[in-house]
Amino acid sequence: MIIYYVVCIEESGPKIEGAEGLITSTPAAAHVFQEWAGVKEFLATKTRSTFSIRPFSNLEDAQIYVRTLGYRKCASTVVGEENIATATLAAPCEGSMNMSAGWMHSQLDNMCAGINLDALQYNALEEVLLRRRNVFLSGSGGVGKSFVTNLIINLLRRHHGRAFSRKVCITASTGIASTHVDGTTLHAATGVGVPRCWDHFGRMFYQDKVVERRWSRHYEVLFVDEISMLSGEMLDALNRIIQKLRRSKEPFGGLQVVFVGDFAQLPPVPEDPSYTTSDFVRRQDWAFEGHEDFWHMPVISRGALLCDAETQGPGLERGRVAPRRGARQEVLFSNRGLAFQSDAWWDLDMRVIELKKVFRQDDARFIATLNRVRTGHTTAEDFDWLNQEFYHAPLRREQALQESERKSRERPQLKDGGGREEESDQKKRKLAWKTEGEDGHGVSASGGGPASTSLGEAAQASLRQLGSLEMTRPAPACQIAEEPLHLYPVNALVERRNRVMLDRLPTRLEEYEAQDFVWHEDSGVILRRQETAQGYDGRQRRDLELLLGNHLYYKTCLAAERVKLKLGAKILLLKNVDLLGPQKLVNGSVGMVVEWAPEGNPFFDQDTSGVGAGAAGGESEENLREPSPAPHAVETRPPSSENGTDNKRSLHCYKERLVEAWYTANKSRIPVVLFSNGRKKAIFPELFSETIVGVGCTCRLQLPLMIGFAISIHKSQGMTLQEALVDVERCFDGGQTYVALSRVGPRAGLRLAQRLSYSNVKVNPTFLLWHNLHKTMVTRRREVLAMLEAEGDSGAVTHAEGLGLKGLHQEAVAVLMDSTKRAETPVALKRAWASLKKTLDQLKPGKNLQRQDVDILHWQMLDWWRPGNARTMEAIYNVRHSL
Ligand SMILES: Nc1ncnc2c1ncn2[C@@H]1O[C@H](COP(=O)(O)OP(=O)(O)OP(=O)(O)O)[C@@H](O)[C@H]1O
Repeated sequence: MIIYYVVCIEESGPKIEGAEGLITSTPAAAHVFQEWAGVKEFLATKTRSTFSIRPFSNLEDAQIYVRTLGYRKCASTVVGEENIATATLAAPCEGSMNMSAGWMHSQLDNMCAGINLDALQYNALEEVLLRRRNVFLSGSGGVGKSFVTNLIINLLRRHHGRAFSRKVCITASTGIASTHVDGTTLHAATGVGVPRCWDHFGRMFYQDKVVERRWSRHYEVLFVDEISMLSGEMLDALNRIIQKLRRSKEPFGGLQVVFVGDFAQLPPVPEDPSYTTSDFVRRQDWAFEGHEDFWHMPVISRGALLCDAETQGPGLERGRVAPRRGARQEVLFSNRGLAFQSDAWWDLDMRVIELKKVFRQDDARFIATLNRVRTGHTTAEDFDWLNQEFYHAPLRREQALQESERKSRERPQLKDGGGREEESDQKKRKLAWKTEGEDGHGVSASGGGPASTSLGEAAQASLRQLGSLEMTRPAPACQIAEEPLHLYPVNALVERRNRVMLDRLPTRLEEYEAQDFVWHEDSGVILRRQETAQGYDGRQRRDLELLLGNHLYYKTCLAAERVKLKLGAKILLLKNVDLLGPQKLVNGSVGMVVEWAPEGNPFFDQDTSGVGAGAAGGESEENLREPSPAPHAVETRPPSSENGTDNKRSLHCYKERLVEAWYTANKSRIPVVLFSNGRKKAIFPELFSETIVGVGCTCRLQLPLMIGFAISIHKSQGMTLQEALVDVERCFDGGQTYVALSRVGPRAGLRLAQRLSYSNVKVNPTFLLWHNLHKTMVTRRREVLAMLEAEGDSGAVTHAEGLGLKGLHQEAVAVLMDSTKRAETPVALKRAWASLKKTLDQLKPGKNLQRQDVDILHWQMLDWWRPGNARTMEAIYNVRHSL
């Protein structure tokens, strides 16, 4: 019997089973290895390599194994025993970050025992980790995009160990999205911040050498989550600057790029040039020649003046502002377009993996309807079904009042710090759904303000006021608060509802003040936000000033500067507090403040899950920690340099001192929250920070809680909710309604605040272009593969499987053109060109045709291609090559 060996060589590959150098599964294989001249030769040139040899009893198994290895940058081959002496390796060994399939599988088994990955999810892991491809991971809401991304990131974390943060850059388009993948915003990671003009991207160069070094040398993979909210213009600008930094013409300087998101969801927030540039322009003391009344013009005219080529005046160009005299012109940055409209997107030649299986919802009809809302194909029956299922008109007011009175007698009791308790057990009861009054913002059933005499009554009264009108539908068993979370399209509505609801609670208000700091990475210096960088010199001072000046972070930080809480307040958790336990507490978990931890012991039992009120009251000794030492002021100067490693300590080493400072500033009691999964937990302050790469962090220590009677639909993107009441009346963006409706997992958890109609569902038209384009590309891919397979060319099929869509189609065009005689068809060519130009104009408004546009055209052209219609195909081909 012939034995076949799969020999694989990696440079600096993973340390499989702790071995370096030769790894063999049997002594016989070791012998073979030593005999093999090809490997010996290789050994002589490559010293930092890892080898593995695996024997197989038949060729097919060996070949399958090589395919699953999927290495891009290593050499692997199958050799029969008798050919060992003469065999050579198939590919040169290069590259530095390969992960073996075996290692990945064993880690996966450890990490997600009991979880079955969908085939496409698994494919995404392979493409990113084993084949090291650029990938766009897409799919509708709830298909597990973030879930898979987190898996990939965790595998990379294990693979790289301590080098992880140097090699892998994890980012998202927005702050809240970045918390879902434990990363930072792309703006922060690049050090670009919020750019106002194209020149600001140069910050990546001149800001700091460390940033420059990371981007130019260290990073190997870039993740960007919620790519739909990152503009094409941003992507183009970043691509260009990263290419410069890495001195490479490859897209993103050769970084492996993984984009994650769904273009049907929320698009980037466009910069209104009249607003966003006004500060910048004013700061620069610029004026518009011939338009001295610029600042007195109506907003709309100002916008037009900046954007519209038609109305440009002297000294003004489209998208440019002209300085008063002599100075340079700046190209304004307006955050335009979706990511796939950029040149960079098409250059990346990504593998598009569209996950299909929805995990968030399990109701087939609900999923199908949501899919139609996503693509704008909602039918009249869909609206009927949605309204019938999820919208329930409020009962008449009197009826509601009576019902509310009755319920209030049975409601769960809140335990105040004073220790008064009422008898009912919240978990055992089903509470009824509530909805808002006709004004849409809550009506008090009891009508009046709080007049309670005891806190127990106050709590009851407050709960009575949380909602007013009963819904006709029973609530899910786990529901703990009277009303579900409200999702609103605009912040003003969110704030109003949260304020009103909090004010209505008659319980005592507790306020928590955030502790804001900056931390300098190199020296370990921590400064309070109010301090200055006086006393520091040189670069340290410059860095500290940069960090202290990052006011934007403190304005946009998820955790408020002052958190206000009351007993009975619904809250939203803003951090992942426990990802491991059976009842996870994650960013987005909803709950209600039900009591305060006992005074004088800030380290009151942190986790009271599954324990009764007694334990929650802190009586169980094992639940108590040692009281902390007396809080003292935070050290604001560099730690003593006696120990040289002190400065290298991470920010988290200082957290304890910051926490003490927080307790000094806040005498309020620690809230205990009952979460919707039945878990009760005291919530302590957490560190919120934003990294300025290579410089340090701007940090805020604050309770990771926000009042959660309502949140904006934008904030809810990426969340999985158990229940929500959705108000889409004032939806203004494409995809907003879809995002809102698709947040809720259980069908019984979704409620509509008003009847839905066509006018409520907006779909971004550019997304539809993408959707159709992608569908066509997938079909073509299938057709080309089938065609190659029919021809019996297995080599071509394997080659085609390895290509991205762009590569595949280019190959297909080449193959077809070789086999078809060209015939010039001017009419068809003209017609094709006109249609393509129209589509292109929609995709890239106002842009002159560039090299990359030709590639987009290519896809558009293929849209018209049908196998068998070689003439059209030729016309398209000729258009492409005449450009
Ligand atoms: N293979 C799987 N097995 C079990 N649960 C899964 C699996 N994949 C995803 N999930 C669960 O499905 C839910 C939705 O996943 P996730 O939030 O990652 O979806 P998403 O595609 O990122 O959604 P969105 O686009 O709305 O942000 C989560 O609760 C997640 O834990």
